[in-house]
Amino acid sequence: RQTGTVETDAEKHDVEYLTPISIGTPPQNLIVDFDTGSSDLWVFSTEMAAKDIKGQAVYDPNNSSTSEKLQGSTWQITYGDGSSSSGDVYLDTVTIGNLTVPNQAVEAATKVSDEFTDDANNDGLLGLGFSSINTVQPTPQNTFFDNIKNNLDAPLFTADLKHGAPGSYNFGYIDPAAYVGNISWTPVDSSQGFWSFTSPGYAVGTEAMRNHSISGIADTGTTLLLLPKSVVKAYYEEIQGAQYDSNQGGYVFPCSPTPPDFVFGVSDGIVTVPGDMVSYAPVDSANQDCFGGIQSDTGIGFSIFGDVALKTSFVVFDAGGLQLGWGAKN
Ligand SMILES: O=C(NNC1=NCCC1)c1ccc(Br)cc1
Repeated sequence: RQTGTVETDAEKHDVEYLTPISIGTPPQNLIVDFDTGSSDLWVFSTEMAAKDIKGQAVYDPNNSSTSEKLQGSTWQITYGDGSSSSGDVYLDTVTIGNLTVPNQAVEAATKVSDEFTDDANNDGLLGLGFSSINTVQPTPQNTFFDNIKNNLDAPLFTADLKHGAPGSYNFGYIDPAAYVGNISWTPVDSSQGFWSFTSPGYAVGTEAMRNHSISGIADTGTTLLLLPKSVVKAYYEEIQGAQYDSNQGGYVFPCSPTPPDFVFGVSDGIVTVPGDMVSYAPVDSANQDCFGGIQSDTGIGFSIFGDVALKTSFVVFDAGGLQLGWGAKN
């Protein structure tokens, strides 16, 4: 971000994290949401109806000398928040930083739901989940990471998301300058296509850790930290005036004083979500109530360690060791 530009409300509350990529020849530059909770690389495209495009950059396969249509292939995806998109598929060159995959499946959207049309800043998604849940039919395609991981020094990537500031994704190496102390490692179960792990327990504020396993996924594409109802209830019981607000669809509480920290275990270590990151966003300019960054995972089947949890740490997604590493940020 250049100095002097105004921070948008979305940026103020870390709603999503967007990263530049290049597609095709000559390179077409788009800015997309890197999403460890899904495994499709799809982009706004010239194949969409004009009414569904509101400010986004689009991929034009006809303007790329290296694009090749994957005849007969289609895709359709629906995300956990109900948003969705669909389209057809091209193979083309994709570059992220100094890394290039020559024949990456680029899923060109023909249709997107309103959530995507109304998000002018986001030109698509780049899935960093496991390729087993890629939605391309009849033949599922590999993610960018799967296509490049054997050419990296190590088959891993790291996410260093920040609060109200640009973060970084690195591929193939762990930057020792990005974290302090030891990284806590925990095994990943990739059988559902996600970066799933089980936290052994949690604590509210300075209380003792409670032995309560929490199984969930590390999902950069989900904004909040979605946990079991019992855990969420125990957390908000510690905040004066906190209550479930059906209008807002979640727990709301007075923005001040700062709520207690939320701590969860990762193997032998702990991750602390500072209280000031839990008061996610004011519900309206009038009263001083805040929508909580910790909400219930009811109906999903497991918990989601979204950006509210991930931005506290330097996180290593290690496909070689099938493990997640959580380090304290430098
Ligand atoms: O959709 C998911 N993650 N990514 C994104 N959300 C919104 C746009 C991108 C998601 C993944 C797994 C589970 Br379980 C719940 C939600």
